Amino acid sequence: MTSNDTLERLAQVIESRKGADPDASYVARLFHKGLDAILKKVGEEATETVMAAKDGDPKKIVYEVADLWFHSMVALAAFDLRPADVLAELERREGLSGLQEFAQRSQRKEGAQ
Ligand SMILES: N=c1c2ncn([C@@H]3O[C@H](COP(=O)(O)OP(=O)(O)OP(=O)(O)O)[C@@H](O)[C@H]3O)c2ncn1[C@@H]1O[C@H](COP(=O)(O)O)[C@@H](O)[C@H]1O
Repeated sequence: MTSNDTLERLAQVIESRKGADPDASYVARLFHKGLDAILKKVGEEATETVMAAKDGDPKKIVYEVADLWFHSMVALAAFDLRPADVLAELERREGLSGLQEFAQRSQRKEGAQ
Protein backbone atom coordinates (compact mmCIF):
# COMPACT_ATOMS: atom_id res chain seq x y z
CA MET A 1 0.00 0.00 0.00
CA THR A 2 1.46 3.40 -0.97
CA SER A 3 0.89 6.74 0.73
CA ASN A 4 -0.83 7.87 -2.49
CA ASP A 5 -3.44 5.15 -1.79
CA THR A 6 -3.98 6.55 1.72
CA LEU A 7 -4.52 10.07 0.38
CA GLU A 8 -6.82 8.82 -2.39
CA ARG A 9 -8.88 6.71 0.05
CA LEU A 10 -9.24 9.70 2.39
CA ALA A 11 -10.21 11.92 -0.57
CA GLN A 12 -12.97 9.45 -1.47
CA VAL A 13 -14.31 9.50 2.11
CA ILE A 14 -14.20 13.32 2.12
CA GLU A 15 -16.03 13.42 -1.24
CA SER A 16 -18.70 11.04 0.08
CA ARG A 17 -19.43 13.46 2.94
CA LYS A 18 -20.67 16.22 0.60
CA GLY A 19 -24.38 16.53 1.38
CA ALA A 20 -24.15 13.98 4.24
CA ASP A 21 -25.69 14.55 7.68
CA PRO A 22 -23.71 17.26 9.54
CA ASP A 23 -24.71 15.65 12.86
CA ALA A 24 -23.12 12.34 11.86
CA SER A 25 -19.84 13.45 10.29
CA TYR A 26 -17.17 16.06 11.03
CA VAL A 27 -16.38 16.52 7.33
CA ALA A 28 -20.08 16.86 6.46
CA ARG A 29 -20.35 19.50 9.19
CA LEU A 30 -17.43 21.45 7.72
CA PHE A 31 -18.99 21.36 4.21
CA HIS A 32 -22.30 22.39 5.74
CA LYS A 33 -20.67 25.40 7.48
CA GLY A 34 -19.11 26.48 4.20
CA LEU A 35 -15.82 27.58 2.66
CA ASP A 36 -14.95 30.22 5.29
CA ALA A 37 -15.16 27.61 8.07
CA ILE A 38 -12.98 25.18 6.09
CA LEU A 39 -10.37 27.86 5.36
CA LYS A 40 -10.40 28.97 9.01
CA LYS A 41 -9.47 25.40 10.01
CA VAL A 42 -6.64 25.35 7.43
CA GLY A 43 -5.29 28.60 8.94
CA GLU A 44 -5.60 27.29 12.52
CA GLU A 45 -3.85 24.02 11.68
CA ALA A 46 -1.05 25.89 9.88
CA THR A 47 -0.53 27.99 13.01
CA GLU A 48 -0.61 24.89 15.24
CA THR A 49 2.01 23.29 12.95
CA VAL A 50 4.29 26.30 13.38
CA MET A 51 3.83 26.19 17.17
CA ALA A 52 4.59 22.44 17.26
CA ALA A 53 7.72 23.00 15.18
CA LYS A 54 8.83 25.79 17.52
CA ASP A 55 8.38 23.34 20.45
CA GLY A 56 10.52 20.87 18.49
CA ASP A 57 8.52 17.78 19.53
CA PRO A 58 8.57 15.40 16.52
CA LYS A 59 5.34 13.60 17.58
CA LYS A 60 3.45 16.89 17.89
CA ILE A 61 4.81 18.08 14.52
CA VAL A 62 3.56 14.93 12.76
CA TYR A 63 0.17 15.21 14.54
CA GLU A 64 -0.32 18.85 13.54
CA VAL A 65 0.89 18.34 9.95
CA ALA A 66 -1.62 15.45 9.67
CA ASP A 67 -4.36 17.88 10.80
CA LEU A 68 -3.10 20.44 8.27
CA TRP A 69 -3.01 17.95 5.38
CA PHE A 70 -6.47 16.65 6.30
CA HIS A 71 -8.07 20.10 6.42
CA SER A 72 -6.22 21.12 3.23
CA MET A 73 -7.76 18.07 1.54
CA VAL A 74 -11.22 19.19 2.66
CA ALA A 75 -10.42 22.63 1.13
CA LEU A 76 -9.28 20.96 -2.12
CA ALA A 77 -12.49 18.90 -2.21
CA ALA A 78 -14.53 22.10 -1.82
CA PHE A 79 -13.10 23.05 -5.24
CA ASP A 80 -13.56 19.51 -6.64
CA LEU A 81 -9.78 19.03 -6.59
CA ARG A 82 -8.01 15.84 -5.48
CA PRO A 83 -4.64 14.88 -3.99
CA ALA A 84 -3.67 13.67 -7.50
CA ASP A 85 -3.84 17.29 -8.70
CA VAL A 86 -1.33 18.42 -6.06
CA LEU A 87 0.88 15.35 -6.59
CA ALA A 88 0.91 16.08 -10.35
CA GLU A 89 2.08 19.64 -9.62
CA LEU A 90 4.84 18.34 -7.31
CA GLU A 91 5.87 15.82 -10.01
CA ARG A 92 5.98 18.65 -12.56
CA ARG A 93 8.39 20.50 -10.26
CA GLU A 94 10.57 17.43 -9.66
CA GLY A 95 14.19 18.14 -10.55
CA LEU A 96 13.55 21.84 -11.07
CA SER A 97 15.53 23.73 -8.43
CA GLY A 98 13.50 26.28 -6.50
CA LEU A 99 16.18 28.88 -7.30
CA GLN A 100 15.99 28.06 -11.03
CA GLU A 101 12.18 28.26 -10.96
CA PHE A 102 12.37 31.60 -9.14
CA ALA A 103 14.79 32.97 -11.78
CA GLN A 104 12.45 31.83 -14.59
CA ARG A 105 9.51 33.50 -12.85
CA SER A 106 11.46 36.78 -12.47
CA GLN A 107 12.41 36.67 -16.18
CA ARG A 108 8.76 36.14 -17.15
CA LYS A 109 7.75 39.13 -15.00
CA GLU A 110 10.44 41.35 -16.58
CA GLY A 111 9.31 40.23 -20.07
CA ALA A 112 5.75 41.18 -19.27
CA GLN A 113 6.73 44.74 -18.26
N1 LIG B 1 -8.30 12.63 9.30
C1 LIG B 1 -9.29 13.08 9.88
C2 LIG B 1 -9.16 14.11 10.86
N2 LIG B 1 -8.09 14.77 11.34
C3 LIG B 1 -8.55 15.65 12.25
N3 LIG B 1 -9.90 15.55 12.37
C4 LIG B 1 -10.78 16.30 13.25
O1 LIG B 1 -10.57 17.67 13.11
C5 LIG B 1 -11.17 18.30 14.24
C6 LIG B 1 -10.53 19.63 14.51
O2 LIG B 1 -9.29 19.47 15.12
P1 LIG B 1 -8.72 20.54 16.18
O3 LIG B 1 -7.25 20.33 16.23
O4 LIG B 1 -9.20 21.90 15.84
O5 LIG B 1 -9.33 20.05 17.52
P2 LIG B 1 -10.54 20.57 18.32
O6 LIG B 1 -11.37 19.35 18.68
O7 LIG B 1 -11.28 21.67 17.63
O8 LIG B 1 -9.88 21.07 19.67
P3 LIG B 1 -8.62 22.04 19.95
O9 LIG B 1 -7.39 21.49 19.25
O10 LIG B 1 -9.01 23.41 19.48
O11 LIG B 1 -8.48 21.92 21.44
C7 LIG B 1 -11.11 17.28 15.37
O12 LIG B 1 -12.45 17.01 15.77
C8 LIG B 1 -10.48 16.06 14.73
O13 LIG B 1 -11.08 14.85 15.14
C9 LIG B 1 -10.30 14.60 11.51
N4 LIG B 1 -11.55 14.13 11.21
C10 LIG B 1 -11.67 13.17 10.26
N5 LIG B 1 -10.58 12.63 9.60
C11 LIG B 1 -10.76 11.61 8.53
O14 LIG B 1 -11.99 11.87 7.86
C12 LIG B 1 -12.80 10.70 7.87
C13 LIG B 1 -14.26 11.09 7.88
O15 LIG B 1 -14.58 11.73 9.11
P4 LIG B 1 -16.11 12.03 9.45
O16 LIG B 1 -16.62 12.91 8.40
O17 LIG B 1 -16.14 12.66 10.82
O18 LIG B 1 -16.81 10.69 9.46
C14 LIG B 1 -12.34 9.90 9.11
O19 LIG B 1 -12.61 8.55 8.97
C15 LIG B 1 -10.84 10.18 9.10
O20 LIG B 1 -10.20 9.30 8.17
